[in-house]
Amino acid sequence: MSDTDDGWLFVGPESDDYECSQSYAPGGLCPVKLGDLIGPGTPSRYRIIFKLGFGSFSTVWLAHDSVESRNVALKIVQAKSTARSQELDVLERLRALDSTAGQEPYVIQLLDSFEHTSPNGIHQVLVTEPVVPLLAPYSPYSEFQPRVTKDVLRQTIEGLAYIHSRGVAHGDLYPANFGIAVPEIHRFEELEFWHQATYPPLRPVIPFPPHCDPHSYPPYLCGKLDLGEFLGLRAPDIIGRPLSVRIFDFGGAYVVDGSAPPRPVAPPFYAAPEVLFPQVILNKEDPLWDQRSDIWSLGVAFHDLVGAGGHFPELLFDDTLLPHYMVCICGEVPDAWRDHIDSQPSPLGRSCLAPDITEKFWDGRKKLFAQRGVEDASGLVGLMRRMLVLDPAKRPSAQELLDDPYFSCSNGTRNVVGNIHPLMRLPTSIPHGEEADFQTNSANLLTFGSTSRLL
Ligand SMILES: Nc1ncnc2c1ncn2[C@@H]1O[C@H](COP(=O)(O)OP(=O)(O)OP(=O)(O)O)[C@@H](O)[C@H]1O
Repeated sequence: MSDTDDGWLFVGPESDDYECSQSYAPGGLCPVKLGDLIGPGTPSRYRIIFKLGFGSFSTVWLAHDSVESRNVALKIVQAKSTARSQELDVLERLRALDSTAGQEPYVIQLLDSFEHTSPNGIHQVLVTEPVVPLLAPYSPYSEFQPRVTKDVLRQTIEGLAYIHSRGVAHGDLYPANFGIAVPEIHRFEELEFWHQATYPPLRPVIPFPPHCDPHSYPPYLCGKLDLGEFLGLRAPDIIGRPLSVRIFDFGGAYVVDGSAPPRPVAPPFYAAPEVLFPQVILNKEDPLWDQRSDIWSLGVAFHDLVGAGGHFPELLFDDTLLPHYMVCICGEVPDAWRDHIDSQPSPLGRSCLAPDITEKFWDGRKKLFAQRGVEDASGLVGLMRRMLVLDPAKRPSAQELLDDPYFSCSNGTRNVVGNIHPLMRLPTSIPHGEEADFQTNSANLLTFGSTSRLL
């Protein structure tokens, strides 16, 4: 199957695995081929093995570090974002130089950084440990399904407390930016990753416009390596071992030092009210935000992390309705919001300020968490209610949250890799294609497919 898009030819099926080929232009992404050597030294220190992912500003590659004989992740930032990116400064601040007295920081660690010049410009390259996303799309072929327990939630708060203690606000805390440390990755050699690929992941790029500089784009786009699937199959001893969280993607983070914060990048569902309302309702692009905004985002992300789907209804396509939901779950309305709330029809079917609406909402959540097998559902609701407060000044700090009663007792459930939550368990026959996608995601879809399940 082939398709054209503004004069570019793509060969292969539609897929989210590939970055947009038009991002390969002056100022844009760095053209990379498998086997390329980049970085300092002669020969260059890092050899590209496979693509791990891509974001709005970068591509991320698994590479072999020939100096330390280990496998690393290289985040190669697009040229036009390199000059203004604060990510390197932030990651340097978050380096745990003294290993914080033997404790893990639960934050991705910077191993190296350098600049790389391509025909598209100068690219910042950040070298970190490779991680597997905590909520990786679960592969039906792999046993690598991390069990998210109270302990994992605690690690995320400890990580956030560490970030905040270094004067940094993350600004993009949503489920995709939580990962798991996988030191097992160092055992494998380049060819073993290649042998794992069950389909040809390379897609030729053929530009039609005659003005395209052939050096600006790679000869092909590379599909993503599913590290969770790879490790589940190739390192079965990983299953059942303790799990250690890594917060990553500091591309939207900044050092809170009194200067204006960068433009917030958190997806609207996870954005704190002080970000969402000015951005979505007042059309102000640069609202003020800081560490307290992270507390809100993490509270929302907990909902996904415990396997209960999104906190707000998935089918809510209109972000301007989010303030009504925020008022409903918090049981209060800020003065500055009142005109908006009063003038818009409530998406909840009744006033978002109805007297019993907040308690009913949280009772529903308690039942939902209990159904999903979440440990101490009432305790988790209590913790989330402390985090989801409209006024940022009234939110507890991450450090204070560590003393929450939710963390004082545990039923002993261990946070391990590969202990599949019963509701996440996939059918024994292996589904393919669209069927596989539907079944993989069905837990979330069924839970939050309609507004009526919210209350
Ligand atoms: N250390 C890592 N190990 C494994 N995969 C990674 C790592 N860092 C990033 N990735 C993958 O690459 C993707 C893009 O990375 P990241 O989110 O940091 O980029 P970004 O350009 O800042 O994107 P955005 O802000 O749009 O999310 C991630 O979603 C993840 O799948």
